[in-house]
Amino acid sequence: MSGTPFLKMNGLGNAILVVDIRDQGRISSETARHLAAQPRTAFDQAMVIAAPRTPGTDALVTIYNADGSKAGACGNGTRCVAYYLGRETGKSELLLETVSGLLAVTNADQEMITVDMGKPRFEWDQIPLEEPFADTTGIELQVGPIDKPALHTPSVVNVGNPHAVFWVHNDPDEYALDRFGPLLENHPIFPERANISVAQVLAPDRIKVRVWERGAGLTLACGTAACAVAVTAARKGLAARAATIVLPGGELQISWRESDDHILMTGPWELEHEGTLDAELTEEGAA
Ligand SMILES: N[C@H](CCC[C@H](N)C(=O)O)C(=O)O
Repeated sequence: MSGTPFLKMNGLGNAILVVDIRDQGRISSETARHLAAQPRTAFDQAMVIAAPRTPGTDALVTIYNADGSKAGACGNGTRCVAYYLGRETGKSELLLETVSGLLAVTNADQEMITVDMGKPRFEWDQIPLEEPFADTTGIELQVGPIDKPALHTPSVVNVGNPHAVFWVHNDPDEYALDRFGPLLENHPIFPERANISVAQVLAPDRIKVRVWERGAGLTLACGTAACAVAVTAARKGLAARAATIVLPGGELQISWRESDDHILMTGPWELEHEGTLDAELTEEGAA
């Protein structure tokens, strides 16, 4: 087969393009932006699979947002990569490497895949924030009128990428995230920008979330945001360490393991179509 293999997939409606460049091909930020704009390959995130760099790992994965920027982690995309490599190798356990570290996958051959997303980081300079905050369970930040802020005092965390979680009592659907999202994503307090969530605790083990993603905008689901919401809720005492996160595209199970502080994310994947990138990767295509 010639050309660079790709799979158009989604995780709970979060549009994922898996691209396999182990044999040939190369994806730059410009190419990623170009692919995101083509109907056949449109994505929120592209997961680019290269040959393993570290012994014992199965692949090196580079993650692009639709705007061509790189991301350190993508939960929904990781399950899609796991499906593809599990299908190829028949292995149910995989170890994937990203710029943010190693991700252990279990049940790669199943309909529900579990990814060990590693440990959350809560220090202000790990998020990162522009200035020191001792307490990152709620930082000084708000949008809306000063006397009645619509969204304020978010919890912040890095789960391989930066997240801010705004807690609300009303339905997250009532908030104009399309308007506030871009302002908050690009707020100077976040030198590397941030993914922005609005979260409503429905029960101690169930939280409803909408997400404005850094570099991609409103998406139907975001796996790392689900992790960010679950751990910050547990840290604030709003929820248990295991919770169902309800996103517009469906549900993810998140469990923050006590023994080693790791976050486990379990959810589905869906394959839409697959093929090879030919025209898309020619110089004209990528221009
Ligand atoms: N959709 C993703 C997150 C993509 C990362 C991203 N938007 C960023 O950190 O720049 C997920 O399922 O976790």
